[in-house]
Amino acid sequence: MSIVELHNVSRGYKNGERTIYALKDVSFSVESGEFTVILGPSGAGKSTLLNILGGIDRADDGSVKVAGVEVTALSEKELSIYRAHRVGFVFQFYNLIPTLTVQENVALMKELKKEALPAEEVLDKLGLHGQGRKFPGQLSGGEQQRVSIARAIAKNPDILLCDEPTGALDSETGVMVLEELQKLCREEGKTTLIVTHNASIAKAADKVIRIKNGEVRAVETNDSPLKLSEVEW
Ligand SMILES: Nc1ncnc2c1ncn2[C@@H]1O[C@H](COP(=O)(O)OP(=O)(O)OP(=O)(O)O)[C@@H](O)[C@H]1O
Repeated sequence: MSIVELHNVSRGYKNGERTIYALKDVSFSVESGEFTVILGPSGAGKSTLLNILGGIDRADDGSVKVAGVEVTALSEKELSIYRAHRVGFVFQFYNLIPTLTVQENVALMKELKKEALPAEEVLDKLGLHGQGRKFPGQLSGGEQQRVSIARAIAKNPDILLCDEPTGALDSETGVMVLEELQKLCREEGKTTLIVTHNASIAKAADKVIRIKNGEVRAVETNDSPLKLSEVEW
């Protein structure tokens, strides 16, 4: 079953008289539980695409369906609930609140969605047992990114959207974070979309969406994806 369906999605930005299209007629679908990688050079439109899927930005044209919800038809208030309840976000620079402990950062999700999972439970799942009382600044980059993944999955979202999740990490730590994401996807069937520059990860993905200049150039499905530990980096 497709959990994500995009049809002819466009998003342009006005630059004087001209409109620059970050996305042009983008169409693809993602099946439930797929580990999907969105690859493309800088400026290709990857972040714009993820932001539209996550309800942070709006498409000008086209249809965006996530878990049965037509996102383009939502009011501002509905979009806010959509972001809070259905989407887990992981960003390049973690975006943790530095004055809250690790546990408090994750527990904050209860304010957005009352059914959010207990912070300790998701922190344990991400291998962060016993780290809850620390502040983000007392953790390594890789650990902070695992906290941000714990925060994202605490909401038990329909989709997990990760924008360059390894961009601020050294390659070894980056691979460990990706392994964590792949494990969650495999073990919990969590549909995961990862934006990256790193083409090596393609071999570990169920689906690879290649975009350039705002257009989908290829959608590849991989029948026998490798484990991330088997990928040569
Ligand atoms: N708010 C905005 N206003 C004007 N132009 C924008 C805006 N956001 C994005 N763009 C333009 O849209 C295009 C796609 O940007 P986007 O950030 O989606 O690319 P990207 O593939 O994520 O790039 P990177 O890998 O460098 O982050 C770029 O040309 C960018 O300058």
